[in-house]
Amino acid sequence: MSTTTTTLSTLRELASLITTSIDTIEATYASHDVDFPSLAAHTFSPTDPAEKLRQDPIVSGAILAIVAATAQLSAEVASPIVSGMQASQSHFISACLNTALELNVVELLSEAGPGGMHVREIAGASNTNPGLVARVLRLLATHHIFREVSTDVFANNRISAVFNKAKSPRELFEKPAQRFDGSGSESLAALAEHMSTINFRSAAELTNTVKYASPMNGSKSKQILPFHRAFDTKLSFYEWLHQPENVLPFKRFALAMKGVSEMKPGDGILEGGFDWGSLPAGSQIVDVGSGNGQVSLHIAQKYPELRIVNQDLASQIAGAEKYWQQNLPLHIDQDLVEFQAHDFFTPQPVKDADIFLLRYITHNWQDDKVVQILQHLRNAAKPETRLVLIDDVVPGAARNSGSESDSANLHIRPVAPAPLLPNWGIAKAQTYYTDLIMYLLVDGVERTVDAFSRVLDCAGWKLQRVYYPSGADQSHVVAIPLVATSHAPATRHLCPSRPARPAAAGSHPQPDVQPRQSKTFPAFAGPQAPPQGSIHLHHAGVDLDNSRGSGASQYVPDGPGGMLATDIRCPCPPPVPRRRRATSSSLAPPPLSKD
Ligand SMILES: C[S@@+](CC[C@H](N)C(=O)[O-])C[C@H]1O[C@@H](n2cnc3c(N)ncnc32)[C@H](O)[C@@H]1O
Repeated sequence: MSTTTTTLSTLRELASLITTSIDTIEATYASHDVDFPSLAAHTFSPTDPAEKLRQDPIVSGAILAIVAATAQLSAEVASPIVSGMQASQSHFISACLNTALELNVVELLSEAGPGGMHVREIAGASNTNPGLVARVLRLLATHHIFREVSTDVFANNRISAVFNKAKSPRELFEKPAQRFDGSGSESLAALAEHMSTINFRSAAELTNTVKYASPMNGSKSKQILPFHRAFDTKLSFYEWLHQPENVLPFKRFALAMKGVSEMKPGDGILEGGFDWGSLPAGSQIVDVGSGNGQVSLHIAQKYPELRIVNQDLASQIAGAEKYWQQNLPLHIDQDLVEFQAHDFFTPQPVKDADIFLLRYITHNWQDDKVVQILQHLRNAAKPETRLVLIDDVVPGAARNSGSESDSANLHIRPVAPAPLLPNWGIAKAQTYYTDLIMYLLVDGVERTVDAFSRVLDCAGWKLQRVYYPSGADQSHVVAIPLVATSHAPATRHLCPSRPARPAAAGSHPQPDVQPRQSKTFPAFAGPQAPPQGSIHLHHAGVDLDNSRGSGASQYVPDGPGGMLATDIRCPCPPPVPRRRRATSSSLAPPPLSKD
């Protein structure tokens, strides 16, 4: 078959997937006697029945297929030059969106209604330049955010309306610093502003930071993050947020996090994942780093016979108690829930837990810190205790990504049908955005199954199963205590940033944690890269052979077969020894102050 025939058959398969998915949506909406929401609608409400029906598993599956297939179809048919150039300019969407949000365009257009408003009036409200505002809004309208009703007249559409701060334009212009004080209905606007300011500026520093990152995960020399460079600070992101001059970003971030939990509500953990209903009555769940305890509250609402301990820092835990008082006071009255101030980097006080539950904790920390947290839990665990980590689990973009997809049937991730990318392409790209956001701001990481397996193993836990609840991007990674034997200690101390202990006779071999000296540029070590050195583990059916250390890294000509991330040679010149400034500015890591 010629290449043309193959490509055309791929196009037809994608088109057919789109058509059948539209049929599915049409049938479901017809059976509910509801019209599919129109993009042209100038309002958005998540409680609108037409919007709610999007969450129906059949509809959401069809939507996923359409979004993935249309993006892939475009990539297949468009000129690669056009596609590449558009990708290189996508920062303008973020920049224009932030401009529109800070000029309160959504709220102005909300008052104007479906007929829209001329840019003279839009710009007049903030005393800005109408021509510039028109150019910004036109780029957004071209990407289906806002609608140009007639020349220079713009109206909200269903996408722009998502960002309505639910305040009058007058109030917003009079008290701009207070635009994120309020009911919380402005949380998606806060999230978008946070993304298109703090994350946007930090992302611009990604290249500088990646190019000069240490090849060792967890190495101290890589603590200068894109955020530090972008904001010219040595403070951690959270310390920076707490500075008096950053009150607005702080309030905005707090609301933005509320927006995130709205996108991923706590009750999403009840279906299709770890079976909370299988726990006997009276079982104790310790929600470690509980925040306000939203997740355990959903579990307790459905399974009121379970006992809950919420643990968080002293500054946070009172908020959790208040939240439970408001939402499930009965559990408090019946003495079925406790609130403990606890730092998870210190020994775990609850020794008889049935479940240690951690949602959105591990992605905040590099491997060495996660191992510390999990070791404290392991030390407090009974043989029957299970650890449930709820976080995104990052899939590869390749079909048959080896151990990721099939190790002993422990974690069968639903994959998209061919010819779609198995990870659903941009329809599920949020996991990869979040992964990089975690890096930009706090040196965190969303892990692959193998990366989870590795930190669990280091901390004395054994990966038992990974659940991928349908419709939720919150995977459940379940582990049981590794049992120490005379041949292998339960905790193996394999982490790259931990000092290697000399191997005792008969003990598990200890890794050489230092990278070997190499004349080639050290292997790329992204957040998912395995520890350097020569480690061979076979665990849970996953071959974690890491003997391809930097010393073994070979040049692999790129081509259809591709290169392994761990074998990619950095195109930069060979590195100068770390911690010594090179004289040539092109070789030196950029200083923290702007370069
Ligand atoms: C992203 S939030 C997740 C909250 C909650 N698990 C959820 O899913 O809604 C991270 C939580 O970890 C808590 N945290 C951070 N450092 C901690 C520490 N050293 N000990 C205990 N909790 C900590 C924070 O206060 C915050 O509530």
